[in-house]
Amino acid sequence: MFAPREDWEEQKARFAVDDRLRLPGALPEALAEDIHGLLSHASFATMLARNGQGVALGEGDISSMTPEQRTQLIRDVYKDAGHGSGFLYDGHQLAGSSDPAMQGILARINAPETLERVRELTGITDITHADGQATRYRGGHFLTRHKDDPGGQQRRIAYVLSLTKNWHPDWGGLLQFFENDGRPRDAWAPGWNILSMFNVRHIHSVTYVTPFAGADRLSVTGWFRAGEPS
Ligand SMILES: O=C(O)CCC(=O)C(=O)O
Ligand SMILES: [Fe+2]
Repeated sequence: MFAPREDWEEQKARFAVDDRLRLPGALPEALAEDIHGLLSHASFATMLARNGQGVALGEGDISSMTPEQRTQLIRDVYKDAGHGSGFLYDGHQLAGSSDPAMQGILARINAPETLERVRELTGITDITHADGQATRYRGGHFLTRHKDDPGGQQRRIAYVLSLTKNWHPDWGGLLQFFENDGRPRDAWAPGWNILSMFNVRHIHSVTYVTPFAGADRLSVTGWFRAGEPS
């Protein structure tokens, strides 16, 4: 999956500093364009947290709601988010997608040479596979501060393949990192063909995408994991 490059040793050293790496020019340009094309035309469900529960709502689910139900839904999402736990974005799970081309993206990420490169880069030798979903953040979308290490899933490295052209940082949607005590650290803006990878111990969020965002924030995101695919 990766574009050929000469600087893998340097990237490995950069990852080792803080178990994080932002890799520009990650994919061959034509592949990045292909995946971008798929994401631009894909169908998405609305992923949200309501009363502490993750929910995926299809287009039909939302259009069959009354305006009052929709208002209540957003109120519920904001209630959780206001307490520091919530999300709202468009997602499309790649595994089991009804679109074989979307499944094909996951197959590329799971190509043996890609996984070998990630093991080499991160020094995490027990990575066996990756899961993945396409995500689209539009105005009003967000993902509050969290860590990606629920028990039992053997997640090792979180990845975000950012496929967003001409993003203005004022539009939000920043991948924001935090100290363990909640103080904000640095933030990585969406960009074109950039693969962000970080150890799941890092606390992070996706900041609120402003109503005046002039583009969709498109990514393929998931985790490199150990163990058997589930
Ligand atoms: O889209 C991103 O930048 C990060 C997504 C994320 O943190 C997650 O899905 O857990
Ligand atoms: Fe995350």
